[in-house]
Amino acid sequence: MSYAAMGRQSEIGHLRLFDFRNYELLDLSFQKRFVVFAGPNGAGKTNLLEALSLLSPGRGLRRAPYGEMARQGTQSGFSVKASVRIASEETTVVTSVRLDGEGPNSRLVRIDETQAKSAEELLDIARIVWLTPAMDGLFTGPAGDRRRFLDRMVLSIDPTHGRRASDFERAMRSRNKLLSDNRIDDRWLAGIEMQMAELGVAMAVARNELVANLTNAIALADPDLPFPKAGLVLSPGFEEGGLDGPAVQVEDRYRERLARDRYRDAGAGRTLEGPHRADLEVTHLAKHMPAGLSSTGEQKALLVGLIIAHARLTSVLSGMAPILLLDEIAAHLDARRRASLFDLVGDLGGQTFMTGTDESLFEALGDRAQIITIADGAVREPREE
Ligand SMILES: Nc1ncnc2c1ncn2[C@@H]1O[C@H](COP(=O)(O)OP(=O)(O)OP(=O)(O)O)[C@@H](O)[C@H]1O
Repeated sequence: MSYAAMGRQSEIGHLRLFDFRNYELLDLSFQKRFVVFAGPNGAGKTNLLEALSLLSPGRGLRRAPYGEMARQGTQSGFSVKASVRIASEETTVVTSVRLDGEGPNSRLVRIDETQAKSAEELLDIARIVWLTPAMDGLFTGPAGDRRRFLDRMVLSIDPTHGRRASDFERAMRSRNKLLSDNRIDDRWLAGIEMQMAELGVAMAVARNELVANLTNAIALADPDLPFPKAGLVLSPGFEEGGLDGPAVQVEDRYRERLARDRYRDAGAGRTLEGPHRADLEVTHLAKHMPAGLSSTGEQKALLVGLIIAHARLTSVLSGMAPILLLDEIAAHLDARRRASLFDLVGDLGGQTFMTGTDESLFEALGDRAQIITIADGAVREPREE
């Protein structure tokens, strides 16, 4: 079944980079739903995916500072411009960063001729999901990486999640600062803690909902697929009662504990309870084993299964088939898994960009793919297979 029919589908038709990473000026046109960037190590393949990832909120798939993304030696910053077709209408998105004497500042996002009020507006244009080799250690690495992974998954379904999370962070930083300055001002702190409780519980509820929906999506997936099913358990980061009960009660309990624990938190130098302490526990369902104990290949396959389930969920819930950016995906999968991945992704109905050093790994795509060959930061004419 194709999910494309369920809603709006965005496709990037054209990409123009200016002073971005190792590209001084680059123009690319995409004609097919599968696009493969092929070329040797260091050619600039991941840089292209990173540029595409900037068409979504946040700092892109490397989470790099903007100053690092501007081509070395340039003084003026960079720009990434894309033409996106949405339901047969053409929209132009420009995301740019100007570097000046003050250092790299925030980026400007323009959609058609209008400057976006916030980067979240990009979610009206496209939902972009990525999988990179840097995520290989997700199950064994720090909880913060899993929280970010979870939050990106929530964001691609619920565009308000990013604002909620950054407002919570800001409120928590103000509380930590007041406590570390020993300014136990009851009224001031109570206001901040009320805000933290509202935002923090809303964040936790949104994460919880995502995990529940994703669990259902995984349960519905074909058991014969070569990607093992993942079990997901969210520890929301709240003590005493967790997320039990109606949201207002959870908020009240959390707010009361924040007030009670001011001296403890002042001593620790940080807030010890809240959604910033959440973690996502992932298990290999068939093996009844924590994902972190699976082999490297199994972990990759679990991650692919999760991304596909999430992409499908995004299609169904947001009505937009996500654009997938899969960095060096083919090298880690055997031929059967590769062919299955291509079919699954094709079935999602969105556009998919992949990278690889070896073109032959994408043979199973046949004429479904546009292969673009890159060497030393230059791109050969895109050729159609
Ligand atoms: N700001 C920058 N200015 C100029 N060049 C840069 C900048 N940042 C990174 N590079 C260079 O871009 C080149 C391409 O990097 P990229 O990660 O895209 O390679 P890749 O083709 O994905 O390689 P691999 O197959 O090894 O992953 C690297 O040689 C890197 O040093």
